[in-house]
Amino acid sequence: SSLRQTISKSQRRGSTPGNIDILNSFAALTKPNSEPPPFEVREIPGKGIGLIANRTIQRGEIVMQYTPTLVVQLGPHIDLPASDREAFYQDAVNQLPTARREVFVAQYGKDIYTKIDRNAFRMFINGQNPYSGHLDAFPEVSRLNHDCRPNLNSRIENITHTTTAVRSISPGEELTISYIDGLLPPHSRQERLADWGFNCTCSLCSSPPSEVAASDARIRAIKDLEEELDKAVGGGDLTTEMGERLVRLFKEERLETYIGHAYTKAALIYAMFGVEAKAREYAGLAADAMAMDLGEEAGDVVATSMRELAERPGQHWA
Ligand SMILES: C[S@@+](CC[C@H](N)C(=O)[O-])C[C@H]1O[C@@H](n2cnc3c(N)ncnc32)[C@H](O)[C@@H]1O
Repeated sequence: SSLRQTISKSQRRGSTPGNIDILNSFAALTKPNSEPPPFEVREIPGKGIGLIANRTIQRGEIVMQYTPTLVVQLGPHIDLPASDREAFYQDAVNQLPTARREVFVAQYGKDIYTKIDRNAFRMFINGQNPYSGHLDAFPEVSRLNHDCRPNLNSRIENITHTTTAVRSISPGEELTISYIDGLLPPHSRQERLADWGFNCTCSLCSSPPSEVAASDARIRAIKDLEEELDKAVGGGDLTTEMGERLVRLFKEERLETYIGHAYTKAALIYAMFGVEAKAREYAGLAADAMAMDLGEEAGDVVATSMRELAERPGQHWA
């Protein structure tokens, strides 16, 4: 009960005063969402509700952007007895404006803890600081089901959640994100998703065993090739074909959400060989893919390096 009192006093607003100052200092980056939205909410067999595209969505199009409805600090609450924890979360939910509360409560999950646990996104607001981990509830985003080969990328920048189409999406296709690392082999993906409490019935996991095995083989080939590439950079075995092969494997495996890494490697290899046109082409594709992943303005070292390589190849270190 003393832990509950401490939490109630200092964290009625979901986190410590210092963290709340950090959260309040973040600019919201949202633009108004398209009206009507490019999707409909529908019942999906075996998955509960989900979102279905109602028109063609172009690659790179932002599908939705939201700031969180509720933010709770990770950690302290987990140690509370379940009933105290639920009361604490209920207190937070009661403070929401009515319209937001209704959207929050409509989410999947039997109680508030489950709604947060099964739907919220993790966010670290203050680097590696042990108290920086938070769970952010974005109820509209949480209607997106998981797919091991998703058609949307999802990112949190400052305090804004953005989902972007990573390939062109046809009307009638389900919109999906990945809840886990898509480069894991099938059995590890299933294990992780079982921790979430469901058996994945996505397009890849429900395809015939021969296709699942082919996907597994491609993931192994990607890992082997990446290792081979790392070794080859220092020695004399590097070829531009290795970069092309890596890009091909990511495309064949429909891993568009991660393809920025493959484009980056291909661009650097071409630059090292002095093949300027190809280096520029792949660096441009890498910068474009990373903008979807990290945001246009991201000061990420690799993204900046790719923008520089695309614009001024002669001045790039590679
Ligand atoms: C964040 S919610 C997604 C929206 C949810 N379908 C609903 O009805 O609100 C996550 C839950 O959706 C279901 N789900 C998501 N992706 C799935 C998938 N690939 N296969 C089966 N069930 C899935 C699981 O029940 C999971 O716990």
